[in-house]
Amino acid sequence: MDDDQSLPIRTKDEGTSKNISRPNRTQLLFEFDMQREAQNRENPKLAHFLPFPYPPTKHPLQSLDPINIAGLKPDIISNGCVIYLKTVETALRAAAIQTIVEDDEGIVERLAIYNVDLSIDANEFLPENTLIAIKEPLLTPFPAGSGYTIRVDHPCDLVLLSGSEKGIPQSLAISQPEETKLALYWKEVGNTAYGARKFFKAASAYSRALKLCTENDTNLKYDLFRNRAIANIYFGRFRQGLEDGKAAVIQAFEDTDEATKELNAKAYRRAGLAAYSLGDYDQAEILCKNSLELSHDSKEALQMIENIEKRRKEQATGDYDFEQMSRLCNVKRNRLDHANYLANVEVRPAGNHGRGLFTTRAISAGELILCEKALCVIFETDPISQKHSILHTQTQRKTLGPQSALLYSICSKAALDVDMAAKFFNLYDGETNGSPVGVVDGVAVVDTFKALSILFHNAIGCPTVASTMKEVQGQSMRTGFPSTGIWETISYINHACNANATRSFIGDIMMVRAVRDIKEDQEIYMPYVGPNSDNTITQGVLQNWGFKCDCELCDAEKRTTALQRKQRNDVHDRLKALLSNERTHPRVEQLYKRQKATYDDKIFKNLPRLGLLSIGWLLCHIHHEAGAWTKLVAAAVTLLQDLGYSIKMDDRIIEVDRQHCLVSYYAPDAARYAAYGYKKQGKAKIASQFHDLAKSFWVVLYGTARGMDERAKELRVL
Ligand SMILES: C[S@@+](CC[C@H](N)C(=O)[O-])C[C@H]1O[C@@H](n2cnc3c(N)ncnc32)[C@H](O)[C@@H]1O
Repeated sequence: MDDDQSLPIRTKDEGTSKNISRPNRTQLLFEFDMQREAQNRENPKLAHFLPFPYPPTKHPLQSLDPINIAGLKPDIISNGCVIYLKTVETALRAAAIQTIVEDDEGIVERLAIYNVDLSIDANEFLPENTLIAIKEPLLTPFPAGSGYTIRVDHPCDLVLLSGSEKGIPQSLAISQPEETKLALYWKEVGNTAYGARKFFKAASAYSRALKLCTENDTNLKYDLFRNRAIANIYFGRFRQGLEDGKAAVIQAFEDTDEATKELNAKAYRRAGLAAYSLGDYDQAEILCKNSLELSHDSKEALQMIENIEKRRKEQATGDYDFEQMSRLCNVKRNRLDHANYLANVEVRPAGNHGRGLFTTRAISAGELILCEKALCVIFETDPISQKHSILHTQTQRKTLGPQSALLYSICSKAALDVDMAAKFFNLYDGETNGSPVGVVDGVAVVDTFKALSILFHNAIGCPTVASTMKEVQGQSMRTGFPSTGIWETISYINHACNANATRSFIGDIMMVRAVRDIKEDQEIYMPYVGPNSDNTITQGVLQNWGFKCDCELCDAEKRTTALQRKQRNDVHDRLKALLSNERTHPRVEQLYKRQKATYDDKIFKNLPRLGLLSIGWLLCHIHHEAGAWTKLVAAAVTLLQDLGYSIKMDDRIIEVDRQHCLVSYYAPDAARYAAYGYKKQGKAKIASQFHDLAKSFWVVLYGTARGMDERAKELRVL
C-alpha cells in the first residue's frame, strides 16, 4: 500500500482541527515534493483503502455554509458546509489525485481526490492555482506521515470553479492571475489541449471560458460550445456533447452568410455524432440532415447517414457481420461502432431472483438472442488498467487493476452523463434494485460506494479482443487482471448452471445466443461460472454473490448422496493418477463405468453428468489414437449424451434434443470426433451432419466459426 488507509468515520465530536497538530506550510510543501520524487523514482503500484461508506452530498453549492480548514474536524463530515480552496502545487497521481490547497486564511492542507478516471492526468484535472469548492468535506489522518488530508471519495462532491461564482472568499477570488479572467485566454488553453488530444482538459478549459463570457460575447459562446461539443464527444461524454452541439447552433443569420452556415453545419454534425454515439439514430439522422441542408456535400455527414442506416438494420434485425467484425477487431481497436440488438428481450420481475430478462418471442437453439455494446469496459491491455487496486474496509473485498479503473471511469463519466448514471444506478447493488440519481449543480450525484457494489454484482470479465477457445477456458490472461466491463441489459440476466443461453465477445460487443430452443415469455439464464462436478464448489462460488443456484441440474446434484459424491471424487483422483502414468483404454473404460454408477438414472435422466465429461473426452482421444472408429463414434455420442443432449439417429440422420443440455467446450469436440469417426467409416452424410452440429456448438460458444479448424487440427480430425 503506498499512500493511504482510511479509518471508519466517527460521529462523535472530537474538537476542531485547531487543536490538532499539522505540519506548517514549508514542511507540507517539502513533504509533498519528497512524495513526488519518490513516486517518480519508484513508479509504484497504487493501492488504497476505501473507508466505510458515506453518501455523496445532495446539496447545491449555494445552499451550503462556508467553512475553512481550521474548522474541519478529523474523521467527521462537515455536514451542511462547503470549503473554498485554491491549489498551490502541481498535482500528482498516487492512489488519488493529490495536491496541496490553501484556504482564504492562507492555511494549507493536503487534498486527495479519489476515483477519478485514470485517463485524466492529475495536472489536467487540478492544475496549480485552480479554485475549487468541496461540498461537505471530510478530513482524515494522513497515514504516510504526520497531519491530515482533505479526502474526496465521491468526485461529484468537488466543484471546479471559474472564480466568478457567488460566495467565493474575496482573498481567493482576487488571487487569480488577471489573464485567467478572460474567456479568450481559456479558449486558447482549450484549443491547445484539444490539439494535444487532452480532451478532458480541453472541455474543462472551454467550460471555464463559458463561465467567464459576458452577455456581449455571443459569437465566442457559440465557438466555445462548438469546440466543447467535440472535446466532450472524444472524451466519451456523449450526452454533454449533444447538448453542446445543439447550443452551438447560431439562431439568427442571413441566408447569404456562408461562413455562419458552415459553422452551423459543423455544430449540427457534432450534435449528430453525439446522438449517434448514444445510439439515438433518429435524432442523429435529423441532425445530420440539418447539417447537409447547410453544407450539401459534407463527406462526414454523408458518411454518418450511411452508418446510421447500417446501425438501424443491426438494431432492428440483429444482422451483423460477426466474422468481419472479429477479423477487424484487435488490441488497439476493440471498442467497436455497432448498434445494440435488444428487440427480443424485456426486463421483468423474476420471482425470488429479483428482476430478470425475458424473451418477447420464441428463439431457436443457436440463434442470437441479443447483442450489446458495453456501457463501460476496461481491457487488461489499456495503458491505464494495471496500476490501481482498492481494498474495501467494510467488505474486505479487493478490487484489482481493470476493476479499479472501471470504477473510476464509470464514476467520472456518469457524473456528467445523467442517462448513463440512470442506467448504471438502476442495476442491482446487492441490496436494492437500483435507485434514482439526482442532479445537483449540473452533475449527477454519483455514489462511489454504491457504484462499487453494483460493479461487484454486475461486472463481467471479458477477453481483450474476441472469444477464443483459450480465452473462454481462462488461459489468456497476460497480467492476472482480466478485462472487465458493464453491459446494461445483460446485467439483468440471472444465473443458471444449466442455462438456456451463453455469451461470447468481439471487442466491447457481447453476443448472447440460445443454447436450446426458448419459448416466448421465458426467462433467459446465463452461467456466471462454469459448473463444477462437485456441486458444493459451484454453490460456494455463487454464495459470494449472495445466492444459491436452484436450476434443474443443481436440484439433481442436491439429491446426490455423500457416498456417491465421495465415489465420484475418488474416480477423479484415480483418473489423474492414471493420466500421469499410462492411458490404456481398459482402465479408463473401467473408471468411466465406476463414475457412471454414481449417477442415479432416475434423478439424472437426460441431465448433464458433469463427473463423466473429462473421462468421456479422454476415451474419445484414446479411440482416435488407436484408430478404433466405431468405438470413437460410440464414445463421442455418449459424451454428447453426458452433456445432456438427447440424440436419436440412424445411419443417415441425427435428431438432437437440447432441452437439458449444458453449454460446454466439450460439445464441439465430441461432435467433431463423431464426424471424424463416421467419415473414417465411409459414412459421409452423417459425418457432415455431425460436422454441422459441431459448428453450431462452436458459434454459440465463441460467437463466430473462427478458430474451429485450428481446434480440429489440434484434435487431428480435419
Ligand atoms: C447481475 S444481477 C442479475 C439481475 C438481478 N436479479 C436484478 O434484479 O437486477 C445478479 C444478482 O441477481 C441475483 N441472482 C442471479 N441469479 C440468481 C439465481 N439463480 N437465484 C437467485 N438469485 C439470483 C443475485 O442476487 C445476484 O447477485
